[in-house]
Amino acid sequence: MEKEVVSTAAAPAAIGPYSQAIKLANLVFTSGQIPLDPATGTMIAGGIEEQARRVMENIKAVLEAGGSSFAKVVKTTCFLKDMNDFAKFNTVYQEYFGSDGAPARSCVAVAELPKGALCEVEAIAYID
Ligand SMILES: C=C(N)C(=O)O
Repeated sequence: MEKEVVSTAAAPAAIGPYSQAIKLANLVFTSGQIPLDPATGTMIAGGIEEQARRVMENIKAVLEAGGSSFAKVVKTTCFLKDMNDFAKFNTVYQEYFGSDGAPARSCVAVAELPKGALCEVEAIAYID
């Protein structure tokens, strides 16, 4: 079995030694996305809602580059800088996944995220 690197200009370039995603068989494993503008590689302006939306758009672009989509996500991991942002983050997250049949998820607060981000999301999805 061969792994395949996923790379797209529609999502931010990696800021460290990782790939945007890796495909293995019919699965896509995305790296964590932070709210970087894909065009500039810089952090977007705004609070948790704007950042969450940018993160989800970045994840969408990586999934699509890997031949998958939000509809095929089975698991996400969400990292928040501040658990007080949980409700606002969930509101944006739900716009993308809905609540019926939403993927399995873990959501944790962490001490710090790269580039001072307020949130980061990674996903595992299938391809059919
Ligand atoms: C942004 C990342 N996914 C990282 O630094 O690993």
